[in-house]
Amino acid sequence: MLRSKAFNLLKSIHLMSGQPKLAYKGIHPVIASHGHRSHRSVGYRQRYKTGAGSAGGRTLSAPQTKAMSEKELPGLLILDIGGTYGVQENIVALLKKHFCLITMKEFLENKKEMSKKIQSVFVSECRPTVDQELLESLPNLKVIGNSGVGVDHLNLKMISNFGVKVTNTPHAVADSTADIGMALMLASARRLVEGSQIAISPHTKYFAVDWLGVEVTRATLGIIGMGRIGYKVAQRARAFEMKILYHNRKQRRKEEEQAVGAHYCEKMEDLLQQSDFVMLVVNLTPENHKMIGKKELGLMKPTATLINIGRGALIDQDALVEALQNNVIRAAALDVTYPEPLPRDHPLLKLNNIIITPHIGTATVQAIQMMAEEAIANMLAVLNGQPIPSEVFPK
Ligand SMILES: O=CC(=O)O
Repeated sequence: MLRSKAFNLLKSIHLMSGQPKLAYKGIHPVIASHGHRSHRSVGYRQRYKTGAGSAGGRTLSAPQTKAMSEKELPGLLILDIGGTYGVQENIVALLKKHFCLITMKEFLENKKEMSKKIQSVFVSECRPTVDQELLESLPNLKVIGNSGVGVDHLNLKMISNFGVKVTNTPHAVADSTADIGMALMLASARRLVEGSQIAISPHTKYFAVDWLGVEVTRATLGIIGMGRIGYKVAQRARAFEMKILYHNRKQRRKEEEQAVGAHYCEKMEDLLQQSDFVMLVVNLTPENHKMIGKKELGLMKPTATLINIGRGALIDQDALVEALQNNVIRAAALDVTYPEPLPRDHPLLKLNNIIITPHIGTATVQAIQMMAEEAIANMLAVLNGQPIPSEVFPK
């Protein structure tokens, strides 16, 4: 999934004078003037490397945006603005520079007219999805721009049967998601949430804990999924002098291995048996659904911690409840569950050897901005008939 030098492709994105500026390393923004106003398009010249080394680069040429008034801009359907599933205001402003935005409410109120205009749909990760009914009512739809890397909420085969492309944002999410993996590992190891509760409790008279944490430094980290995010985790883990093991189901990553001093475990079982921390960093597919179940948990050390920053359904949650209740493993730290949120009476919520965060891997000011930029670049590339930076294909 992840390649090393290409990891550095997307470096930073800034808004200058209210105009988006792509400032990724290796992606040069193309500024298109649009009559009375200067409009910065998400055109770019991007050099892709196919591996951690320098070999295999290819150059993609920039999609150009023609001068257009707001109404002439391609129609983009967004689910909503603000609220739980909505797009944030600053991202709305960014999208508006390139698209004529149509909210779901506007679409439903005036389906006949709006359906002809809509050429793209902007989808936030794991939010209510694009179904057959919607696809049938959008005859001019060309692309679904997913803001996020995981596309398990989209039926890729069905979408492709409508001749619609799907894109995602693997570069933009990598740092923030790797950070949340490290944050969960450290928080669980040092029992930060419990510690915080003691520190802020009105009943606390003096500071003393009757438990101890474990150290991350020099421990063994097993990364399941050495892709773009997994590699970023490994880079961070190096700074903690961790021994890094990894398992990829399909492909060994020799260059990344060497770059971070990681050891490849051909069998996931070996990684599970040896690791102090096991981190799941894979996309959800039909093949890896519940890949960590009773048997796998049983292989882990009783002192080990399971961290999940992929998708909730990678873990058999009933088996995890049992393992945590019976101290088969030390603890779990999950940024993702199935479903999200868990029902309030779910047994996982009653345990004290678990940390659960509400799927906040990419919930940073920077990541949200970069994801929107990457999604815009993808969608414009499709609409302009240019090479698409990050297209996702049905298996
Ligand atoms: O969950 C986050 C993503 O899919 O990018």
